Amino acid sequence: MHPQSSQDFLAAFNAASFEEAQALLKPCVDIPRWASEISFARPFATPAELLSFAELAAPDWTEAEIDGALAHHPRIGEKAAGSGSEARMSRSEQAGVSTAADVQERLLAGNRAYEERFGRVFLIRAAGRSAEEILAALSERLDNTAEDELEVTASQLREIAILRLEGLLTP
Ligand SMILES: NC(=O)NC1=NC(=O)NC1=O
Repeated sequence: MHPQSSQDFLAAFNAASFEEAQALLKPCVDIPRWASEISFARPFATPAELLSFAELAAPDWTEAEIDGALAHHPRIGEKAAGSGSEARMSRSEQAGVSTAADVQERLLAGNRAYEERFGRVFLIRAAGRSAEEILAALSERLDNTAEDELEVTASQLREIAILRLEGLLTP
């Protein structure tokens, strides 16, 4: 099923079985509670209605949900391999990140420092951001407490999920 327009995606999403609807949402973020709440709330009359519901669905993602979803997010600077929609989305989101050797080295060091401190992948909404902006955010966030940083990570994960859902609705 490859809908060609936002109405197509919306129509297909509304008409899908519960399981299919959840599967359609999975590339946005792999948090079943989020996908279930949205799938239960169908039908949506407009793309905007679906997006605003999705922004608020399944509030307060747990650390376990976040870490489960992060398994699907390549590090910043790593080009996602594979042909799936998640890998394709990740590659386009990271398209603005320079692949220059010096930038890649700084990203590698930053990701490593972040992972040593917080025990999970550094996650940021990469779309529209340059490597310099991402590196600046990374170093700032290294000073966060673990608790604050989990909140920041959750908000970035949700932002990416909504951007991906928008992308599905407006291919
Ligand atoms: N580690 C990451 O932040 N990964 C990503 N950020 C995005 O916006 N897309 C990704 O794959």
